[in-house]
Parts: sequence; structure tokens; C-alpha cells
Amino acid sequence: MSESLFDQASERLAAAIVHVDISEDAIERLKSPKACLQVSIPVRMDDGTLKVFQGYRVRYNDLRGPTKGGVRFHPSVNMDEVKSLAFWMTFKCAAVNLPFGGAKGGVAVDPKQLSKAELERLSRGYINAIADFMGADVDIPAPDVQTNQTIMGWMVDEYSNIQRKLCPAAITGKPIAMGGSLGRETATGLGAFFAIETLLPLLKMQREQTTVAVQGFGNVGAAIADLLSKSGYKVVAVSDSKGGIYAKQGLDIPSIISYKNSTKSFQAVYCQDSVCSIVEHQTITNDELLELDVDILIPAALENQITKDNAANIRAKYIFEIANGPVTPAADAILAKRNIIVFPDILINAGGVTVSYFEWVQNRSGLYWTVEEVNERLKQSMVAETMRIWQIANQKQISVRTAAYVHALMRLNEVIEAKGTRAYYAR
Ligand SMILES: NC(=O)c1ccc[n+]([C@@H]2O[C@H](COP(=O)([O-])OP(=O)(O)OC[C@H]3O[C@@H](n4cnc5c(N)ncnc54)[C@H](OP(=O)(O)O)[C@@H]3O)[C@@H](O)[C@H]2O)c1
Ligand SMILES: N[C@@H](CCC(=O)O)C(=O)O
Repeated sequence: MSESLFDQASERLAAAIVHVDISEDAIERLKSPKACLQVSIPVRMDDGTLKVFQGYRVRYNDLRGPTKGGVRFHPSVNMDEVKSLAFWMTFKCAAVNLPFGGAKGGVAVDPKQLSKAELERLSRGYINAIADFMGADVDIPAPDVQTNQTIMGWMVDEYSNIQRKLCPAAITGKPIAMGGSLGRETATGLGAFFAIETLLPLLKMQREQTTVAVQGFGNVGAAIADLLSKSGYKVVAVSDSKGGIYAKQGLDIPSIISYKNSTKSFQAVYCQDSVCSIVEHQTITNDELLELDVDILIPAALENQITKDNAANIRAKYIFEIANGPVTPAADAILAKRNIIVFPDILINAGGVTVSYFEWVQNRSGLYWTVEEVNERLKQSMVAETMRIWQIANQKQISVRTAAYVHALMRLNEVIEAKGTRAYYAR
């Protein structure tokens, strides 16, 4: 039987615990989620029929604070995936020292097939179904794949209606007009950018000589491609779910973003005279993008992209995981043998949840920050945690991924020790 995504996620824990002085009881506690909820969401479709969608919310662990994590709308969402994503959120929040535990949610749906009104009814229906499971001090949803600010706005409005009071801190990634934070939409890309910039001199690389390929051109993929190309890196390839484009001399990312926003696809991006200058380029598949000869490969789409089947063909020197779980443990082993360094998701994509934390703090205090304040605090956190994890990897001679888990486990262990045996039992 093939390994489940959660089995793969759990292997990360097993690899790290041998490097941390942590009790057997604590490890046992961290191996399973606190609570898993599956709900049926009935939605009236525009044609009058009723469709029932399956929704999920997993609260993995709340030792360090209320559970936190996004909501994904995608046809492949299932309990195994949501549980794995909630596990990663637990270690991510600890790795960057946020006072949160980990959670995740999702609905098995192709949102591209829904009208705007159907999407709103589904989003509100999801919150209705999980309302007793969430709250500003309990569990705080946010955006993830194919969910966005607009959807978070509907969700927080629905939750506030159910509670009969405004509850802005119950959901992050909201529209600014509803208490969202400046800087949240670009935070994941910017956080990854700060981590890359911190590591670049340590890896003895220079921006202008660094080629980059980015898989996935949504909220986070487009943001990192834009930030890197504006800072002088040569972004030579990008892709979306339908395929990608490659240009040896580098791509014009701002015009690709406006083209993608207007057409929802990359096809023939450089053939539109009205959109951008004609640049020699070729179309490539997502598999080809992953195997390009570049300095930095950034998977920013879905999990399980680099596996034992293609790890031997990867030619990038460094992989920065912005997607959650894009490299499997079996691929990690092959990449390590080939001296390809993987900078892990629980560090590299932590900028999004970090600014979600800032949003939650602003909602609770009622004092709102400028975008400069938000980005400066994000920078301080990403630089400090990246440096610390890099030091642990070098001191212990372990992979950067294992170092990130060790760093997170040490913080989780502190709270376990502080709470005593009480930490092992559900509230
Ligand atoms: N949003 C956040 O705050 C956040 C924070 C941390 C981590 N992440 C993680 O980052 C990843 C992307 O999230 P997102 O928010 O950017 O989602 P998104 O806005 O929905 O974008 C996803 C992108 O991936 C593309 N894609 C989908 N399936 C693909 C495939 N099989 N091959 C190649 N590309 C594919 C999509 O193509 P189309 O454009 O054609 O649909 C889209 O461009 C996820 O792993 C998510 O968990 C997100
Ligand atoms: N979905 C994002 C953001 C979560 C949040 O902001 O709570 C992640 O995977 O980190």
C-alpha cells in the first residue's frame, strides 16, 4: 500500500526527534491531531438544484495557542491532505515563534466551475458548518489554495452573523475594509523573499547571476516571481495548472501577471502585442519546469511535485518550498545524495501566517499598522528564524528541513514542560 500524505508528514517528525531532548509522552502527543471534523455543506446552485459538498477542518495541536491555518478549495481535498497540512501548520507556527497551534481546512470542490453567487453560498455554508469548532481564541481560518480575500470577507461576515457581534479576529486574510492587515496578500511571497535574501550571501550567490524557475502562479507564486525579478534575479520560467513558459534571457514578470489576471492562463503570453514586448520563449510542461537547469527552483503550487520518480532529474542547486509539502521524504533522500539543498516549507512559506498573526493582533488591539511596519516586522522575524535554522543545520550537520523541525520541536517542548502532564490531555 502506498504511503499516505500524513505518513509522509510524520516522517519529518521521526527524523527530527532523535536530535531533541524530548519526552516519549510529548512525542506521542504530537503524533496525532487533536480533533478532525468532516461536514456536509448543502449549497443551492444557480439552476435551482441542491449540491452537497464535503468540508473538513482539522485542529492538529493547540499547545502554543489557538490553532491557525488556511482553507483550501480544490477537487482533491480530503481528510488525509487536511490533516497533513494542519500538522505542517503546527510546526510552521512553532518554527517562527507565533503563539499559535496548527490547523487546516478545505472543501472538495472545483471553484472554477462555480458562479460568484454559488461560491459565496459555499463559503458561508462552510463557516456555518464549522462555527462551533472555530473562534478568535480557538481556531482561526485564513486563505490557501483557491481561496482569497473576498472569500475570507464572506466567511468572517457569516461567522459574525452567527455570533451576533463583529468578530474580525476570528478569520485572517480579510479585505482591509473588514479589518484585514495591509501587506497580508503579498506576505507569503515577501517572507520567502526575505529568507532567500538572507541565505544568498551564505550560499555565495549574487542576484544578477541567479536563475530561478517558479511552479505555480497564484497568490504566492506570482508574488515571489515578481519580487525576485524586480530585485535583479533572472526568473526564466513560470507555470500554472495548464503549463509553463521558459525564456533563457529571463521573463517579463509584471506583464505576465497582468496577462494572467486578464486571461486566467499563460497560453501565448508573448504573442499578444498589446500586452508586452515580443520575447523569444518556449512553452514547457510543469514536469519540464521542475527539471530545468536553474540555480533556484521554487515549487509554489501543490504537494507531491518532486518525488522518487523525478528527484534524480532535478538540476536546480537549491529548492525553496513555498508550497506546502512539494517534496516527498523519498525525494529528499535522493536530492541530499545529489547535494541539492531543500529549504523547507515550514520556514520558507511562513510569511503568510506571520502576517495573519499581525492581523489578529491588530484586530484584538484595535490599533492598525502601516504597511511599512508590517513588512519590517515580517523581515525581522524571517531573517532571525532563517539564520537560526541555518545555524542548527550546520551545528548538527543535518538537513535544513530537519533543523527547522528541531527548532520547532524545542519550542513545543518548552510549553509541554511548562504545562507538565496536563499538556497531554485534551481540554
Ligand atoms: N495563500 C497563502 O497565504 C499561502 C501561505 C503559505 C503557503 N501557501 C501554499 O502555497 C501553495 C500555493 O498557494 P496559493 O495561495 O498561491 O494558491 P493559488 O492562489 O490558488 O495558486 C495556485 C497556483 O498553482 C497552480 N497550480 C495548480 N495546480 C497545479 C499543478 N498541478 N501544476 C502546476 N501549477 C498548478 C494554479 O494554476 P491556475 O492559475 O491555472 O489555477 C495557480 O497558479 C499551496 O501549497 C499553499 O498551501 C499559501
Ligand atoms: N494557508 C497559509 C496561511 C495560513 C494562515 O495565514 O493562517 C499557510 O499554509 O501557511
